[in-house]
Amino acid sequence: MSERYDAIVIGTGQSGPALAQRFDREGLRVAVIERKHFGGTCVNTGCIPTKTLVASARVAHMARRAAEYGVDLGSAVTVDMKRVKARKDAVVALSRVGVTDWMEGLKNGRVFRGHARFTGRRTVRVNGEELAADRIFINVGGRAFVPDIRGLDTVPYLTNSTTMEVDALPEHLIVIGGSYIGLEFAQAFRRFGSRVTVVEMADRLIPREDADVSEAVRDILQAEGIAVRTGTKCLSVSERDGRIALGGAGDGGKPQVEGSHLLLAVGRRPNTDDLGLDTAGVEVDDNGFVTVDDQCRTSVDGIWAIGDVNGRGAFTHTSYNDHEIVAANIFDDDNRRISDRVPCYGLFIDPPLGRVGLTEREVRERGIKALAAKRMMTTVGRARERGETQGFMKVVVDAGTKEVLGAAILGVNGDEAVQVFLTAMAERLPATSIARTMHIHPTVSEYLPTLIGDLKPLC
Ligand SMILES: Cc1cc2nc3c(=O)[nH]c(=O)nc-3n(C[C@H](O)[C@H](O)[C@H](O)COP(=O)(O)OP(=O)(O)OC[C@H]3O[C@@H](n4cnc5c(N)ncnc54)[C@H](O)[C@@H]3O)c2cc1C
Ligand SMILES: NC(=O)c1ccc[n+]([C@@H]2O[C@H](COP(=O)([O-])OP(=O)(O)OC[C@H]3O[C@@H](n4cnc5c(N)ncnc54)[C@H](O)[C@@H]3O)[C@@H](O)[C@H]2O)c1
Repeated sequence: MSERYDAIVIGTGQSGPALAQRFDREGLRVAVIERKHFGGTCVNTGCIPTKTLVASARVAHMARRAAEYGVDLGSAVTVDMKRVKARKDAVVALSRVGVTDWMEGLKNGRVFRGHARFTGRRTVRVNGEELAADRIFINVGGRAFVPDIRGLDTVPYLTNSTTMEVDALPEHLIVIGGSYIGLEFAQAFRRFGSRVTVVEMADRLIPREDADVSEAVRDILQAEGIAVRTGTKCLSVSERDGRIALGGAGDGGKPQVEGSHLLLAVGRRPNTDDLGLDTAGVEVDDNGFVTVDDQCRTSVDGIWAIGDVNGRGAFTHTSYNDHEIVAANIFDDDNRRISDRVPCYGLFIDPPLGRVGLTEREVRERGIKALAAKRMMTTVGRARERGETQGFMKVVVDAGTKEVLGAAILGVNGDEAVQVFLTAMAERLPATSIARTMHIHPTVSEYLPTLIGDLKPLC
């Protein structure tokens, strides 16, 4: 006999808990199932711990630069990785306990700690118990992708999850993958004191971005002593005298890289292979992501997929937004959709990259008649005061409607300042609405009206 609920939430990532709370507030019975740590990737092995490490790394970096600001520290800067990890663990614990208490405190909820698996279209088994509900939400997220590289089973390697357990400084960290995960870790470990080499198979770092963004990011990282090998696909790894050696193709046949530690940062895979989705009849795509419509509904009526698992976003904010879309449609008679959202994200190297909307390349590829402007951070007062003038800001605007199509700010506070564009984009306001708005001095955002004033046809 199965136990009946109004809703079952599988996984406590960045959308499941908020949706469970909404059911609870509506006075409906909800079962919440989590097989590992409450809060999922973001809280335990993703955003929060990486940004905590990035914060420690920034302190080390700025301490080394202290004399430039007229501050004497008296001795060489050293980093105690055990204390760095302890600080990270404490910050993670706050959030993990917060989510756990939140779910356990639901008035109409029951928490199950175990692996959930579908046994039918309306039923799920966990710890030998069968639960039934007419509404089931899949928020199972993903895990690090481990590629089929020759010899990988013969050497130790790190992923974003196991890197969280590192409490001693790697002598030489090799990072495979020069995108979000790879670059955030690469810079943090370099600042902690490791030698770092990034190996990226594309011809430039963060290949989704515009070439000028990739180039500037490479300059920032190389200036800190990070070795960058682009156009180099890692094809094999092997152990050589207790060290890890990479065999690659590309980069003009340069010698192989050899290091003490290896970090895989080559993308993520959805946690759908052990969920019994075929039993329920839920369709997945070729990469295992659950296929959903514009409102997160799967191919089976009464089953939704929210967060990274639906392949429609890979960020904490896209996962949270999925919950808002689903809740609005179920409870509020509000027809919210995935396609309503303006794409946005940050790359949290230091200085960070903030990105909204289309890249310049995408605008060109779509043949949109556009205006563009670019301003170097060396001209921004806030950046000069802080002695952090790397990077630039740029914006692309539709030549006809003057709506903002996309923007990038690589530079100090770029992750915050770029969000000035978001509301204008969501509300389809012309860029002149930003240009005519008074901004606070001295900030990075106050330069956005000047940037917009510089718009010229995109050739
Ligand atoms: C290193 C790293 C850094 C990141 N930094 C950022 C960042 O700065 N900003 C940003 O926006 N995004 C970042 N992300 C991405 C972000 O972490 C994810 O997009 C976000 O966590 C959304 O995940 P989710 O809601 O889909 O599920 P997840 O957070 O992945 O949670 C899924 C949960 O489901 C559980 N689960 C899985 N299968 C089952 C099952 N069968 N039964 C029961 N429970 C199950 C898992 O244990 C897990 O707790 C980062 C990711 C990584 C890896
Ligand atoms: N700041 C953030 O918001 C943030 C931070 C970290 C992670 N994330 C999320 O995590 C997801 C995964 O990030 P990621 O950086 O692991 O994946 P990714 O897909 O963004 O990048 C993987 C990189 O590895 C390269 N690569 C793949 N195989 C290779 C090989 N054999 N040799 C050399 N290079 C190889 C690819 O060309 C690519 O540039 C992202 O999609 C993102 O949504 C977000």
